[in-house]
Amino acid sequence: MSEKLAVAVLGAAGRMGSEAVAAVEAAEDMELVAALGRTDPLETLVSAGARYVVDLTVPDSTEANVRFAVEHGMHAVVGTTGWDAERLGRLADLLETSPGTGVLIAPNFALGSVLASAFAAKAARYFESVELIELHHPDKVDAPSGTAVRTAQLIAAARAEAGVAASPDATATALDGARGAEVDGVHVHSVRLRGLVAHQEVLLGGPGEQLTIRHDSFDRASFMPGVLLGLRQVAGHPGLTVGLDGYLNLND
Ligand SMILES: NC(=O)C1=CN([C@@H]2O[C@H](COP(=O)(O)OP(=O)(O)OC[C@H]3O[C@@H](n4cnc5c(N)ncnc54)[C@H](OP(=O)(O)O)[C@@H]3O)[C@@H](O)[C@H]2O)C=CC1
Ligand SMILES: O=C(O)C1=N[C@H](C(=O)O)C[C@H](O)C1
Repeated sequence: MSEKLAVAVLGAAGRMGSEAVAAVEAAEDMELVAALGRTDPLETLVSAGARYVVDLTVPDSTEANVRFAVEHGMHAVVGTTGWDAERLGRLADLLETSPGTGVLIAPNFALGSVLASAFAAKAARYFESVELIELHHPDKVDAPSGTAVRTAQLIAAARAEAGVAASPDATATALDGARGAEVDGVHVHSVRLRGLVAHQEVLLGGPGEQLTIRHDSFDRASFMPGVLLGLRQVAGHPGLTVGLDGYLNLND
């Protein structure tokens, strides 16, 4: 067997991080060399010999973590939310100074979710109206979810390319938030409810019909095949990749 991937997990005590630690430990082709929390120094990544970093922390920490990894030639697989266009731009610039290094920013690691977003983008040009509902556990700190933002962006880009008009909406008066957040012109509604994990519905409406594309993560185990896939492929994709779909041949 070839050399094992030396992997460090950041955010290791968190809901996702603890799952990732277990998944990496169980993977025969990987070795967990570090599992860090908020108070652990990033220099530990270097002394532990990490070549791959999984970031599952918080939006406030993730950019500094990933910059440190790239500056030290480590590949990074990132599930943390908060990567807006400005942050992505800075990261792309940094990666130009480290041409052999790969970073995957994956708003969602669940393969079903990635497929659902791709299907929604494909369908979006054929329907007059489209809105999103994302539903998560109430301990989530950001809204809308990173997955919803990404899905809305993909939908908006597909509709723009096809020349589809904005979804009709006659709302003339509304309470603040009643129509949700707008991401690239797509309305996104966020539900936070005890008992939920991570769920999303894309509602597509046309005269007399509706198509609903729904994905449910009932357990964080759903994210782990994508985390491992990302780790196995990130070195083969130098530079910045946004979305696990970048590693899947969805058009085959
Ligand atoms: N891409 C995907 O498929 C998925 C992405 N996510 C995203 O992953 C992120 C984590 O989610 P979740 O696990 O639920 O959140 P948690 O709050 O459970 O975990 C985050 C962990 O990161 C730790 N942390 C904070 N800052 C640092 C730091 N600088 N270095 C190391 N560890 C740090 C926190 O420690 P402390 O508690 O001490 O602050 C906490 O243990 C979120 O952005 C979430 O949206 C979640 C699920 C799936
Ligand atoms: O915080 C979560 O739980 C999740 N975060 C990611 C997001 O914001 O899209 C992925 C998944 O939805 C779970």
